[in-house]
Amino acid sequence: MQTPQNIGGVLMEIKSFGVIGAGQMGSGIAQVAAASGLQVVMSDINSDCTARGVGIIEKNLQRSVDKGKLTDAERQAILGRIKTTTKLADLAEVDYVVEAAVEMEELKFGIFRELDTVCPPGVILATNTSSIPIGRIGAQTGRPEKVIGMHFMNPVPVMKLVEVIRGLRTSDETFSITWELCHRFGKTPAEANDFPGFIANRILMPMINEAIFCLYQGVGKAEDIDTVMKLGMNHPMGPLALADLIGLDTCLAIMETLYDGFKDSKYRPCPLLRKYVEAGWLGRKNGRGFYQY
Ligand SMILES: CC(=O)CC(=O)SCCNC(=O)CCNC(=O)[C@H](O)C(C)(C)COP(=O)(O)OP(=O)(O)OC[C@H]1O[C@@H](n2cnc3c(N)ncnc32)[C@H](O)[C@@H]1OP(=O)(O)O
Ligand SMILES: NC(=O)C1=CN([C@@H]2O[C@H](COP(=O)(O)OP(=O)(O)OC[C@H]3O[C@@H](n4cnc5c(N)ncnc54)[C@H](OP(=O)(O)O)[C@@H]3O)[C@@H](O)[C@H]2O)C=CC1
Repeated sequence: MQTPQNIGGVLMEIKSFGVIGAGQMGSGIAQVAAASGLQVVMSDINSDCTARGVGIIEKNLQRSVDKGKLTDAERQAILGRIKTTTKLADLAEVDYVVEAAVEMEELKFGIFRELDTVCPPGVILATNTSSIPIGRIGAQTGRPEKVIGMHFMNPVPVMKLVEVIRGLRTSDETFSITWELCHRFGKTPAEANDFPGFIANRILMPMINEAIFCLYQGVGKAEDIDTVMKLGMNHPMGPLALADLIGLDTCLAIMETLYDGFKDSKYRPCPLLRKYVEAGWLGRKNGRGFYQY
């Protein structure tokens, strides 16, 4: 990928970074951004959520200290670069923003409309959406050329990949800056074009959905389905355990976006997935999904 010569200079000017949503993804993104030396402002709807996000980061960093991979001073320095807020207006000062709120289209649209009024016109507004087309989100703003997908993988501090997605109107400059920012975070970017689910979830989520169909139709028990994929295909986790890690609400939202976007029945969400989400079984994040935590 060709990087325009001025990108290095623009990148150096990015010193502060805003993250919206302090959940499992937002907290992970805030952690890697702060670890790369950026000043981070992490926002969520209330202080319980921001405190929970900071708690996740503290626990992750402490684990690295305990393993001798980070010094206590480095841990303190990273935490010292992270501020929290419950007001989107506090993102007015940051140089780059990533949105990682819940996977709901209307909610993300509202956030982007507000960000467009809060952030100076030159600021790139990225989204960590798992599946919602970037062009649709960009169209909510007066700066679609500065809207891009920056899709981290879970758990963010561990996974090397960031899928970078261009909307139809995303500029080359926005793309190059985002691409280089991934390197600065110690990640490897891969480029995807703007279709529902992009590359990662176009491939991963139908596999997870099919595993749920196997459970639903009694082809196998949860443990056996996961064992087949772990030991038979060398996947680090079975698909049902992975669904629990991702969040069953997020898995359902992604399947709905694929199904609505392509109007192809192969993407229909398994009724069992819907039933679990409706019953409030969301996976690891609230203690019950295909497994109990
Ligand atoms: C839905 C989307 O839009 C996109 C997505 O993200 S899809 C999901 C993509 N993610 C995956 O597929 C994850 C698949 N699973 C795995 O890769 C591994 O099971 C795993 C990395 C999660 C855990 O690995 P493991 O070897 O089983 O466990 P473990 O030895 O405890 O952990 C390995 C390392 O990860 C770290 N780790 C594990 N879970 C972590 C977490 N939640 N947060 C931070 N670090 C974590 C551990 O501390 C450990 O670090 P060190 O190497 O520094 O010691
Ligand atoms: N889970 C995964 O494996 C992956 C998820 N993603 C994507 O990342 C995004 C976040 O997912 P994830 O972190 O798992 O979800 P979580 O549910 O863990 O976190 C989402 C956070 O956003 C908060 N939130 C809700 N509404 C707003 C708002 N208006 N403004 C700011 N924050 C808000 C939620 O608060 P509250 O809890 O009060 O609702 C919660 O703290 C989604 O778009 C998802 O698709 C991308 C890659 C992987």
